[in-house]
Amino acid sequence: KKKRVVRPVVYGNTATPFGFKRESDGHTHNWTVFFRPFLAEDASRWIRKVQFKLHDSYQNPLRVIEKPPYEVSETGWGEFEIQIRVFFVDPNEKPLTAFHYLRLFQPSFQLPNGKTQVITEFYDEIIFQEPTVTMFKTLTAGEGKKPDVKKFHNDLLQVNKRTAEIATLATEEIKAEIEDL
Ligand SMILES: Cn1nnc2cc(CO)ccc21
Repeated sequence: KKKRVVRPVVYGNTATPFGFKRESDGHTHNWTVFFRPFLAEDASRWIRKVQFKLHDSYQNPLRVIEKPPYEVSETGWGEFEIQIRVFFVDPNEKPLTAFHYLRLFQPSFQLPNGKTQVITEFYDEIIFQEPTVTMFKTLTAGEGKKPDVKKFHNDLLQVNKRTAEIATLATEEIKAEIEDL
C-alpha cells in the first residue's frame, strides 16, 4: 500500500521601499525571499538545505541556507525570477525546484505600524511517495500543529480550508497504515 505523506509549505517574498533611490547603487528596496513549512514545525528534520538562485549580477548569486529560517534578505531595484531548490534529509527524495518571481511593488499592504510592505506568498504541498519509515515518522511528527498564523497575510481562509483537507487526508492515510501494519 502506498505510504504517501503530504507536507504543506509556503514560499514568497516581502519587500519594503527605502522611500528613495540610493545614490551609491541605485537600490530602492529591502526584500526577503523565503521558503517555509506551513505548519509550525522544525523543518530541518526533513529539509537538509534550501538554495536561492538570485539574478546573476548579485554577488555570489547562489545562496545556500542550511538551517531555518530558509530565507535570503537583500537590497535591490528590480524584480526577477528566483529559483528555489529544496534538498531533503532523505537521500532517496530528489530535490524540489520552485520558481518565485520577486515582487517589489505589489501587492502592497499597510502594516499596523503604518508602514507599507509588499507581501506575496504561495502555498504548495510537497508529496513524499513511499518515504522511508524514519522519514515517515519525521514527516508525520509535524502533523496537526497549528500554522504560525502571525506570518500569514493573504488567502488565509483558502489556505486553512486546504490545510484541513490535507490533515483529514493524512489522518485517513495514517489510520489505513496502522490497519496494514
Ligand atoms: C535585477 N536587480 N535588481 N536589483 C539588483 C541589485 C543587484 C546588486 O547590485 C544586482 C541585480 C539587481
